[in-house]
Amino acid sequence: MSLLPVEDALARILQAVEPLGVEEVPLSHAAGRILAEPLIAGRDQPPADTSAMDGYAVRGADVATAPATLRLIGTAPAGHGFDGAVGPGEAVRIFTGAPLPDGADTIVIQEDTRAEGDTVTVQEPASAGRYVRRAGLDFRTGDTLLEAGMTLNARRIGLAAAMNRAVLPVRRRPRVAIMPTGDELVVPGETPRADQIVSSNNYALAAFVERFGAEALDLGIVRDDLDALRAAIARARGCDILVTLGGASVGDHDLVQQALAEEGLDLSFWRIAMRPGKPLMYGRLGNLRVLGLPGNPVSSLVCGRIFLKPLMDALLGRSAEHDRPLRARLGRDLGENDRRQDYLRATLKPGDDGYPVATPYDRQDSSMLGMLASADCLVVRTPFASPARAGDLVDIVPLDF
Ligand SMILES: Nc1nc2c(c(=O)[nH]1)N[C@H]1C(S)=C(S)[C@@H](COP(=O)(O)OP(=O)(O)OC[C@H]3O[C@@H](n4cnc5c(N)ncnc54)[C@H](O)[C@@H]3O)O[C@H]1N2
Ligand code: MOO
Ligand SMILES: [Mg+2]
Repeated sequence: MSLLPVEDALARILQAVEPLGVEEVPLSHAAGRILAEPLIAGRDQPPADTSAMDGYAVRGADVATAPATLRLIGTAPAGHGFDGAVGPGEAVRIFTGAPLPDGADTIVIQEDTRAEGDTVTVQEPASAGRYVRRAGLDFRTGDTLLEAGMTLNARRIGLAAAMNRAVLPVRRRPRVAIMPTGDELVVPGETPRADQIVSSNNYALAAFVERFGAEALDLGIVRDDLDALRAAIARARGCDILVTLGGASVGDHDLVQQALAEEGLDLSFWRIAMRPGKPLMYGRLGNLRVLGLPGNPVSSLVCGRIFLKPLMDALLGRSAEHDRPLRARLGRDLGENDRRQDYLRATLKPGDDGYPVATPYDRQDSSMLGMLASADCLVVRTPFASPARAGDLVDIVPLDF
């Protein structure tokens, strides 16, 4: 039986994916969303020359030498600019954030002065232009400050607010229906019989989907029964992606693909050269993209990371700004690999030459969620890789979810 290589599977999934539509969100709901258009400054920041300190606005020529006694002609707190102009021998009391009065070009900090009645004596010489923030220091009208495809985070939301943008254009979040399947499954909190399993995959995948900026719709446990599966598939219509969990292999009770076929699935591929994740399936039901993940909990999540995340990213128009390839040094020897690309659960420790050290666990069974939860990364082993030695450089995928 031939198995599709991982890269080919990913290419087929990502073929002709266009970003979803644009919607507007207020700043308070923008965290984690993907910017749909570049944000261009429509103003200068700061809008005028402003004082960076509490002190006195003066003419630089008057304070080149000290002491210098100047006449106080007014006050400029932040938000209240001084209307007049500072002439030779004059000073305005000023506070951090206030606009620089006309005529003044320098701020003397108050620690370097002594005020007496309507005069102030500058006790230390100051260089012209000191402690003045020039208009446009931060950004200027017409500057492109944020690019389409960027993920909005605290820093970027702050910048957008400073640009005077109350609402931001973002991509609609993909709606991802999650369909756990299996006669053996019970929801967490029940008392399972000895032949039952607590369903974990749907909760893991829902958290995963939300973590990467999409919206999860858990369809609830579906029995290994064609009618039940078809009814659940029908409930996913209107979503962007349907992720089925389990029932993907060749067993008599693995009926997911048959149910999808009866609903009209246009199958793209089934079975890939990957471990974990061999029985992965992908196809389309009209506009609904259907990703069939294997039921083993580690397989579901690892395949989610390798295939579902890039698909969600493409629908979100997310730029690859943080997706640089990561490498580490192997913490132990590995034998040669077979025809499946392997994703080994591994711990990461700091190394002594700039690369971290990734040490794969001895056991790699795709049912072992405990190990996945404590791992830091996946070590990628290409098909038919020759034996590797401790210290060799390997590609890793961070487990940041
Ligand atoms: N004869 C063959 N058997 C199997 C093959 C094969 O090539 N030939 N492939 C194996 C591989 S690899 C995988 S992976 C699994 C995939 O199985 P399915 O996708 O059909 O998944 P199930 O049979 O439904 O379940 C597998 C396993 O996972 C547990 N499971 C399922 N759903 C959940 C859930 N929501 N939460 C927690 N655990 C879940 C289930 O109880 C099973 O233990 O097939 C191999 N077999
Ligand atoms: O590919 Mo399965 O995912 O080995 O366990
Ligand atoms: Mg099965």
